[in-house]
Amino acid sequence: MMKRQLILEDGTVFIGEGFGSETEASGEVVFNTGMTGYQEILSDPSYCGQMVTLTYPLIGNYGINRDDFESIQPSIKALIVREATDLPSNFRSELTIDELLKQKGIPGLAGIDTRKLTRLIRQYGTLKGRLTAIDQDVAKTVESLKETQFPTNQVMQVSTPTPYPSPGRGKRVVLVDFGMKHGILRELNQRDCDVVVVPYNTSSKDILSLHPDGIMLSNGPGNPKDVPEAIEMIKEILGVVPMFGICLGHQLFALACGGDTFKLKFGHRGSNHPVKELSTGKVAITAQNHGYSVDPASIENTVLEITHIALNDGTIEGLRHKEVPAFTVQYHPEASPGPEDANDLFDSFMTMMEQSLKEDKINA
Ligand SMILES: NC(=O)CC[C@H](N)C(=O)O
Repeated sequence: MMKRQLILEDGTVFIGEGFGSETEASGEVVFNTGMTGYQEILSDPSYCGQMVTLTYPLIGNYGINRDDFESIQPSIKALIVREATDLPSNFRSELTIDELLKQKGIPGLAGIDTRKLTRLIRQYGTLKGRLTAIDQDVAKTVESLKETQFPTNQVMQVSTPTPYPSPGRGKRVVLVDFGMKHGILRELNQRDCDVVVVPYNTSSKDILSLHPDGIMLSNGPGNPKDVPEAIEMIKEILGVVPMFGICLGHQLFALACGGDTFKLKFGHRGSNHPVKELSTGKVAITAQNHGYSVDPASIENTVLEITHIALNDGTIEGLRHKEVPAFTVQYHPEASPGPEDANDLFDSFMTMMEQSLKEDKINA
């Protein structure tokens, strides 16, 4: 294996062994604390532009299989691990993690102290980094990293360029793809929804011309403020058709309703984040992956109500519109990877569509 280095903008250098592709990569370095689920994590489009380090020390144990991808083309910039195994053991395994990353052109770094890296990110906040050859000059790289402005068009990079159907016989749902995890589509299809997946910048007029029973706003990468066209679309659709949003979809919904978002110091990324539902006091263990959050002060004078909070840091995890059928969550009810405690939110969305159809009939 070839020695490679991870250089951070604060000048810290981690030297380890390269695996996967030998390309150079720069991005925001973030950590995920899940003990399993590396295949879903590396293929979650919300990580577009980011270099992900996993705190669980042994990665690749159960290999890579056909079924657990959350997108066709993974968009993480790099994967940073303590140890990447060459000897996976699982009946579903088809590839090693090294083979997958080589196939997809994604570089990996193994053999570094991922605990030290994670503690650094927790202390300083998310850092810019570059994974590069061992002979690259550190001082020059740090200087260039400090000046680097990463692109702000991640959603455009991962959203579908054209609409496509995922047919069913039930409710018609327009799923706006900001970098959708396959898990969301899987949940809707399981409920027999007749789904049309549309690009992130589809207008409200084009969405409504599909005669949807409900609109689903997907997860996605980057800052929600980088997608102003979606915020406008949401404003125009609110109250016309029931709406359910996840993660980036939740943040865009908050912005459309007059709220504000801010960047968290190091984000929430893992598979065991406790979330409390305020109306019942019930706690769900949830999968999370986000770097931004909705500012509680900003929603005080809006039509929104906080429905869920994170028990680790008290940040907002769920919102509901007080006047029209629309609710959103910051976490991932589709799991993939992680617990399915919050899976029933998809059933709540189904019920909301059902009720709205009944009311339409009564008012007709
Ligand atoms: N998973 C997501 O949709 C993430 C939303 C947003 N990109 C964030 O980091 O907060």
